[in-house]
Amino acid sequence: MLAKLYLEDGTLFEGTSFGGEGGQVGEVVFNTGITGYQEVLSDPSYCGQIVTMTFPLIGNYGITRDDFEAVRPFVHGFVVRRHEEVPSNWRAQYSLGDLLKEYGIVGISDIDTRMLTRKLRSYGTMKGIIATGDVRVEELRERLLANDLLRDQVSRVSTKSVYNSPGKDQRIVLMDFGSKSGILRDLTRRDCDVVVVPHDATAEQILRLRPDGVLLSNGPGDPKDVPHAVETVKALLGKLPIFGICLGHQLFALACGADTEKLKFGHRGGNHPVKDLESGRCYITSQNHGYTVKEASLAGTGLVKTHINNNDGTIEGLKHESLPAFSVQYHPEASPGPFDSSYLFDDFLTMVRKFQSERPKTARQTELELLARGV
Ligand SMILES: NC(=O)CC[C@H](N)C(=O)O
Repeated sequence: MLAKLYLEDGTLFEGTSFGGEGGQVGEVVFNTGITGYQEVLSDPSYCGQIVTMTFPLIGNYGITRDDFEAVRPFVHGFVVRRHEEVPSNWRAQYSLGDLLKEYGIVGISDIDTRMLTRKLRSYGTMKGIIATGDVRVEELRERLLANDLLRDQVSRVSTKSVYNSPGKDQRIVLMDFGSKSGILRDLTRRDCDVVVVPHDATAEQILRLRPDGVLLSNGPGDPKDVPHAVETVKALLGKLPIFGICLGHQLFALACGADTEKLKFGHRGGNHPVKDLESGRCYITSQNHGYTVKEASLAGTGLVKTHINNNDGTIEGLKHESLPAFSVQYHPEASPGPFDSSYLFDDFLTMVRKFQSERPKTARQTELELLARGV
């Protein structure tokens, strides 16, 4: 069956449908990963986006449930050069086309993804509509104009209730803004007792769980769409060690008084070079973001830039100069992508231990000071 992709600048792509039927509007973005299409499709941070893969052969290793980053995919459409219908992989349980059909997500193949990507690089990410069947261009244009891009996607993908992933070591509250499973995997691998809370959990609710640290997850959309989460992070700063990942990094920056802005076409792929400004080392990182923290907004916030992207110099890591809190714009949990940055989870847990060992001392000092003042 015929399928079409129509962009807001008037470009029309015609290809072959290989997924669900119907049509959806979304922000058209590109990912440069050579592998990892399952993790991309199931990463909740892509909620509301139509994703095109720049690698030309997609679907060849099929779909394996264990490689998912969430229970279900949230993308609004999937665009590829060539879709391989018959997977060749002993782990595969079914095909990419079957997955898209199951969730009613339109997939389109036989598209000049190089041309599409060059357009997105030149003009920035665009609103687009993907639809199956021989729909007239006028109708596509009308539907594109009649439908806004999603806002506040976090509330769609975040958990609705608190749940526990038990472990015997530190208790970490994971604020779920659309968390990838990889983050939970990395914490449980380190025997953390993880309590996952929804995006709108308050600081009091979190503190009542008596955690040793808080991890702010990745998530879709504009960080300014979740002001309540910024308030929560603000209230937790200094009370508990905090580690922010991607959207979590942006929320941490906003909570400290910095600002965020949209990038022209974002960073999505498995090989973004990031420089650690302290050690001078370069790490190859997995990324998926369209927003960034504004460099000029850091002044007076207490935030220190720790990492930058070697391609465009944008901020990739921050830490607070005096409070136990740091964040990265990329994905230390990989999934997909290199594991080079998984040490950041160890750094976080070291920070948590240090905070614990220093906390009684601080409390005792306060007691002694009060005694000395005769209070
Ligand atoms: N993966 C993420 O957490 C993405 C963060 C945010 N939605 C952005 O696009 O910048």
